[in-house]
Amino acid sequence: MGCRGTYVSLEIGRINNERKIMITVKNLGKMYDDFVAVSDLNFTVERGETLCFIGTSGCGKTTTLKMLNRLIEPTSGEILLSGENILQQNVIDVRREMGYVMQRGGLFPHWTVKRNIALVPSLLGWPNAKIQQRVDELLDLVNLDPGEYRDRFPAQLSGGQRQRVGIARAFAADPPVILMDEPFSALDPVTRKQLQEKCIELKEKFEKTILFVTHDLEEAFLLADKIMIMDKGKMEQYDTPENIKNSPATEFVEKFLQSHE
Ligand SMILES: Nc1ncnc2c1ncn2[C@@H]1O[C@H](COP(=O)(O)OP(=O)(O)OP(=O)(O)O)[C@@H](O)[C@H]1O
Repeated sequence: MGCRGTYVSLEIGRINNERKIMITVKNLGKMYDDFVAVSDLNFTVERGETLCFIGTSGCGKTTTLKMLNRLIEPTSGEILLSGENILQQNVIDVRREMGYVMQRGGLFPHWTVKRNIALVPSLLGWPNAKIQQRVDELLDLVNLDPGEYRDRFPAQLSGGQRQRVGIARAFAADPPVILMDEPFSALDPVTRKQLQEKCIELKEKFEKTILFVTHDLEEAFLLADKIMIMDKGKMEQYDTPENIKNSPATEFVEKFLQSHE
């Protein structure tokens, strides 16, 4: 292959690679007055990957997740979603691209299941019939019988059912990215396992890019394609579960793994 052929194939490789990258974070930081909550994060996430953030309490996991959909505004750095800088976009447009699952579901208590799930489609002005159809489809997807559950209020659901509704709500308008902040932490081990499996099933079926905060290393190893281990607002290691297990990058990571054995 001549020089030009090599150049063209390298260029095609670069473009294909860029297409695969869903999120690029550059020098991201958050300060509260003098306190550094998150400092100088740099990473990329490919389309369809699951990234788990894990680390000591207060290390900046939730702050990082919330900066990604601008629930918290960064003090420095850039966040690119499919190559576009989200800090220069309308916040509503950014949130439309990223479903968000909170701890304990985060459902509006005075809204029915149906209205909770329909939140984003309603904001987007979908016709009523399409919303009703989507709500039922999503309830089916998370294994809740629509006839039985769509008109209930969150207080009439178990913790696991509330989380299922929270997941359905995040998927409602079919966003490419789903952010999850310790979504299963308050659940019993059996329900937790069921929802972890559901999460894997949905991710594979719909090719979602998922960013996930957890305290549970076992959960991170189960769900993640990449794990970011953080301490005091900084990234200690960002790698595949395999590489983290076999080659801890820092003394902190080594101790962190040992403390979870
Ligand atoms: N509004 C705020 N003002 C000042 N400091 C804050 C604020 N929000 C968070 N912090 C601090 O920033 C740091 C990171 O918080 P963050 O919630 O991101 O931690 P985390 O890793 O998610 O912790 P946990 O695992 O305990 O939930 C903490 O030390 C926290 O006290």
